[in-house]
Amino acid sequence: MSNDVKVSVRNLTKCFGDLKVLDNISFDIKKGEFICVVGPTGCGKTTFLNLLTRLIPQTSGEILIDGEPADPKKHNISFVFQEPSAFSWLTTQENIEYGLRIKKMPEEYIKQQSDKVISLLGLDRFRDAYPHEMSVSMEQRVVIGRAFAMNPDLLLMDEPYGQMDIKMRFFLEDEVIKLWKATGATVLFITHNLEEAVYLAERVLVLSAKPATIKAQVPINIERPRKVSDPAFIEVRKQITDMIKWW
Ligand SMILES: Nc1ncnc2c1ncn2[C@@H]1O[C@H](COP(=O)(O)OP(=O)(O)OP(=O)(O)O)[C@@H](O)[C@H]1O
Repeated sequence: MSNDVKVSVRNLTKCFGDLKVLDNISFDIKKGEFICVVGPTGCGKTTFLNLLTRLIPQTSGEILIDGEPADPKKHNISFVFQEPSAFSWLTTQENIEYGLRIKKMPEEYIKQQSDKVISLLGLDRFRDAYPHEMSVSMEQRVVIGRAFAMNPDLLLMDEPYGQMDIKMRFFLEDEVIKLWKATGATVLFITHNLEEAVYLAERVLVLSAKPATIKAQVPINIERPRKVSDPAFIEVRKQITDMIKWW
C-alpha cells in the first residue's frame, strides 16, 4: 500500500439477513484528501458510515487506517451529523476542547488547537457563549470546529449542512475548505447535493442504488476558490448528474 494512503476500504460487503446493502466496495482515501460521497436515498450511506466508525461489523471485507484494521481504540475517527450536537452545558471553547481533554492531550496543545480553530472560524466573540445563545448554524460551526480540532485520522461528515439555507451553505462550505486546508485533515463528506459535492471535493464517489456499489470515482480538478458558474464546474456537475439519472 502506498505511503500516502490513509484509509483503505477493501471489498466491503454488508448484509442484514437476506438484505444486501453494500456490495463489494473498494476505494482508498489519500492522506489529507477531501472526498464527497453521493448516492440515492436509502442506498446505504448510513450503514457505510456505521461500518467506518466500527459501530456495526461488516459481513466481509476490511477497512484499514494507516495499513492496520480500523480500531476506535487506536484510531481517531471524528464525525459530524446533520443535527448539531454541541454539548449544551459547555461554552464554545469548552466544546472545541472537549475531545482533546478526553484524549488527555497536554494543556498547551489543547489551548493551541482551540485558539487556532476559534480564530479560523472567526468565533472569538462567542468563545464563552453556550449553544442556546447561538443560531443552529453557529452551533454546527462549533461542532465542526470540535471535529477538526481533534486532528482526526478520518473526519466523517454526514450532510452537515442539510438544514441550512443556500446562502448559509455557501458560507459554511467555504469555511470547511478553510479548516481542511489549515489542518490537512482527511475528510469523507456525504451529501445529496451534487453542486455541494463538486464545490468541495477533490474526488466524488458516486454510489449506485441498493445494494450500493461504487458506480464511479470522479476527480475534480478545478482550481479553488471554485465558482458554480465556471464552465468547467458546470461540465463536471452535468457529468455526475447524467451518471445518476437512473436513480
Ligand atoms: N439494522 C438494520 N437491520 C435491517 N436492515 C437495515 C438495518 N439498518 C439499515 N437497514 C436497511 O439497509 C438499507 C440502507 O439503509 P441506510 O440507512 O444505510 O440508507 P441511507 O442511504 O443512509 O439512507 P438515506 O439516504 O435516507 O440517509 C435500508 O433498506 C434499511 O432498511
